[in-house]
Amino acid sequence: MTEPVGIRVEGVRFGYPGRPVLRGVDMSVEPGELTALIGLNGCGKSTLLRIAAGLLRPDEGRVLLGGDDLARLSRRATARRVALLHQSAPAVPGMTVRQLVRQGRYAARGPLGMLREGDDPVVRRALRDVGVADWAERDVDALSGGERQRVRLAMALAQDTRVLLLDEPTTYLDLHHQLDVLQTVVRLREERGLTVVLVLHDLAHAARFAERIVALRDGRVVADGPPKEVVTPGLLADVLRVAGRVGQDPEGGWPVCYPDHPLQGLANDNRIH
Ligand SMILES: Nc1ncnc2c1ncn2[C@@H]1O[C@H](COP(=O)(O)OP(=O)(O)OP(=O)(O)O)[C@@H](O)[C@H]1O
Repeated sequence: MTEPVGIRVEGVRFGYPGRPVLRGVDMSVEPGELTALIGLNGCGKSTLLRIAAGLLRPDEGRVLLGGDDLARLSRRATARRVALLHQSAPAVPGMTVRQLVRQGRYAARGPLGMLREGDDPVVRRALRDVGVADWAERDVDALSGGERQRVRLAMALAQDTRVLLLDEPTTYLDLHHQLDVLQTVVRLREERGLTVVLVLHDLAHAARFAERIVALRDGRVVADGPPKEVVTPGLLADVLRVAGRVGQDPEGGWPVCYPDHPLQGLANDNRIH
């Protein structure tokens, strides 16, 4: 197993035209840590992951992967270090699951765009990791939303990077497969020394599976720490705009939330400019 790699986000500011999103984000993820990123819709979680994956350049600040400044790395060098599962992975009509997952190997391609020897085992392993090997020859178009989501995860794993950024990896999944995917991520993190950041809307999952929770609001990090310290009624109110109680799982010890009702005033509070 290779040494895990840490991520440092330093003073990152970013906006889309007319829409400031990140207003000075500092976040440090230790090598091998599993961090959950939480916050309201539109607060900038996906944008932050895209910046950490090198797909967007920050207007200010920088991202370091294992000490390397992303701004100094080529597209291919970045793709060898960090993989992003995002919500809109491309699928060409008629593409099979195996073909889509092979797209995750693009960072390893040689100068002529050919897959190098040894790539297929990585693709096969990625298909197995998320339990989709039996569908390898199926058309991606013919998969359900949840099935496609697992294939997207396999595609990210096929990139075979030490840093994995997962944007809502449990979207579309039934409860069985949500837990299955999260446990798979935990297992792979341990087995392969991965550093993982995942965006989760389900605070129960974040509290149970993550070692660390980072909460975004108004374009800044407003809470950062282990679930037991961070998950409080104040976090529910201030970050997720719900009133609720927080207890503790009697067996696992992790925080358990009992959300009650949405708090008013979201439209104003979520407006950051
Ligand atoms: N390509 C884009 N062009 C312009 N604005 C964008 C673009 N992508 C996102 N935005 C805006 O930037 C803000 C942050 O979006 P982002 O997708 O990062 O939020 P998020 O926290 O991931 O939201 P969600 O929980 O809904 O997925 C939103 O207001 C969104 O409308």
